[in-house]
Amino acid sequence: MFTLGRLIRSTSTSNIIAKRPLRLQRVSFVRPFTHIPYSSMATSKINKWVDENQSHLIDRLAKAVGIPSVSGNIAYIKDVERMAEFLIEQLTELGVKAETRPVGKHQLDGKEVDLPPVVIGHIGNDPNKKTLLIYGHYDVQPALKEDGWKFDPFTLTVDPEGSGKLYGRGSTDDKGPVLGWLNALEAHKETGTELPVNLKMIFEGMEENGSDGLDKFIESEKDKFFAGVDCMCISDNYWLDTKTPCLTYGLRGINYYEIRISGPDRDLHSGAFGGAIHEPMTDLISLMSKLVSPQGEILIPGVKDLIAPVTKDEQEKFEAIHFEMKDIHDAIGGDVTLTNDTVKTLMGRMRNPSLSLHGIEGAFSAVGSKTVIPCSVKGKFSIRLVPNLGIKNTTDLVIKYVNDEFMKLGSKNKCQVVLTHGGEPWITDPNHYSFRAAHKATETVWGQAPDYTREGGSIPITLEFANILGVNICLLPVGRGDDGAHSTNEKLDTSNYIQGTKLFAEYMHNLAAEQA
Ligand SMILES: C[C@H](N)C(=O)N[C@@H](Cc1c[nH]cn1)C(=O)O
Ligand SMILES: [Zn+2]
Ligand SMILES: [Zn+2]
Repeated sequence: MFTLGRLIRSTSTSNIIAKRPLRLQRVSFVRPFTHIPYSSMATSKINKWVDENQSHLIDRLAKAVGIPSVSGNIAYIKDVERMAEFLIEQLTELGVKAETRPVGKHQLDGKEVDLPPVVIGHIGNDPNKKTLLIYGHYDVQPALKEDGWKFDPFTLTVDPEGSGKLYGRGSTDDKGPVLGWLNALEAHKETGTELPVNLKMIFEGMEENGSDGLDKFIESEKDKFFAGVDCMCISDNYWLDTKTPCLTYGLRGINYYEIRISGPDRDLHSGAFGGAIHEPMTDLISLMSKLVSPQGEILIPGVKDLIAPVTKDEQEKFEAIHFEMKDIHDAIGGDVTLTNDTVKTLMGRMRNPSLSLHGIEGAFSAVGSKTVIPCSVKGKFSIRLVPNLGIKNTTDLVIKYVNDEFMKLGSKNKCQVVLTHGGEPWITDPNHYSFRAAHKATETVWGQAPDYTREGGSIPITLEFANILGVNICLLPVGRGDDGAHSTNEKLDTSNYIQGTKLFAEYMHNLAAEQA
C-alpha cells in the first residue's frame, strides 16, 4: 500500500477539503473451508453450454450496449438508471438476490441530482464455501457517431467482415466483462451445476467519473453486505497485446484537473475587442503548454522527485512481459510511440506517471470560422499516479505551479485550479490463492500461462476495497489490448467474450479447490 487515505473533492474551490484517517490493511480471519475438489466434468459441461449458446450471450451484450449509460452527463441520467434496472432484471432471473442502493447526490450541470445507484447482489450462503466478491461498472464513456465511429456506438454491431469483433461503447469497458459473470451464472443454472463459491457482486454506475459515493457505501456496509467476503475479483482492464492473457496486480491512480480561466462576462467579437483585452483562451493555452513536454515529460517541479525508485524485482517483472512494439503500434493505429524500447514503453504505460491534456470546455470547436473570444474556458487534464505520487502531494505541486505560472502571465483574468476527482494508485501481492486460481483457469481456458501486468488505467475504488475490506483483489481481464476502450470503435472480440465467460466459471471452480 503506497498511499493511505482518500481525499474528498471540492467542486467549488481549488483545494482538497478532507482526508480520511490512516487505515491499516485488515487481514481476514482464517475459516476452515470444506475442501471442494475441482471437477473438470462440471466445467466441461459449462463450456459446452457456453459454446452452444453464444448467440444468446451476444444478445445479452447487445441489450446492454443499447442502453447509453454515460455517467457524468445530465442528458443520460435516465439511461444510467435504466442500465441498473436491466442488471437487476437479469440477475433476478438468474436466481441472484439483487437490489439497487442509493449512494448520495452530486452536482450535474448546476443541479443536485442522485448519483447512479449501485447494484448489489448475492447468491449462495454456504459456510463451507469461500465467498467471492466481484466488482464491475455499468456506466460508460461518452460516444458520438460523428467522433469517427464506423457504426452507431450504442448498437452492438458484429463486424460485417467476419472478424468476430463486437463493436459498441462499453463492449469491453465494462459491460462485456460484467455480463461475462452473468453468463457464467446462467451456464451453472442451465446445466444444473452447483456454484462452487458463494458469490457477492457490486456494480457501480459512476466509475468513469470518480466513483463518487462508493467509498462511503463500502465503509457503511463492510460488516453487513460485505461481511464474510474472502477475496475479490475485478474484470475491468485489458491484456497488453492481442494474444497473451494476463493477470493484473497493480493500477495507476488518477488526478483529474480543470484550469478555469474567466475574464469578461460575455463572449466577445474578436474584431471589436481583440487587441484590447486579456483573452482567457490565450492564458489557458499558455498554462496548458507548460504542463507536459512533447516527449511526455511532466514539467511540474517536484513530481519526478516523488516517484518511488524502481526495484530490481520490478524491473525483472517488466522484462518478463511478452510484448512487442508492434502490439502497441497496431493497438493505436500508428508508429507514434515516445520510444522503441519495449521495457521503457511498458514502464511509461504502467510504472511512471503521465500527464494528458484532454480538452477545453467553452472553446469554439465546431466547423466554420466563428470569430469569437470565449469569455471563460476550462482546460482539462489528468495525471496518472504511481507509487508514491498520491492525490494530495501531487495536487499541492500542481496548484502551486499553475498559480505561479499564471502570476507570471500578468493577466487580469481569474484563474482557478480544481481537482475534480482523484484515485490513488494500487498494487497487491500476486502470491495469493486467488491469483493461483486465476492462473490455472487461464492455462485451462486459453492454453497458456498469463503474463503478470500492471494496468496503466485506473479503477479508483480498488484501493478502497482493499483497505476497507482487507481482502486480496485479483484483476482478471477479458478484453484485448486493441479493444479501444474510451476510444472510437470500441470492441470486444467474440472469442474473448465467450472464453472470458468460461474463464470466470473455471476461476470460481479453481478458487473453491484452492487451499486458503
Ligand atoms: C481501467 C478502467 N476500465 C477505466 O477505464 N478507468 C477509467 C477511470 C476514470 C477515471 N476518471 C475517468 N475515468 C480510466 O482509467 O480513465
Ligand atoms: Zn472500466
Ligand atoms: Zn473506462
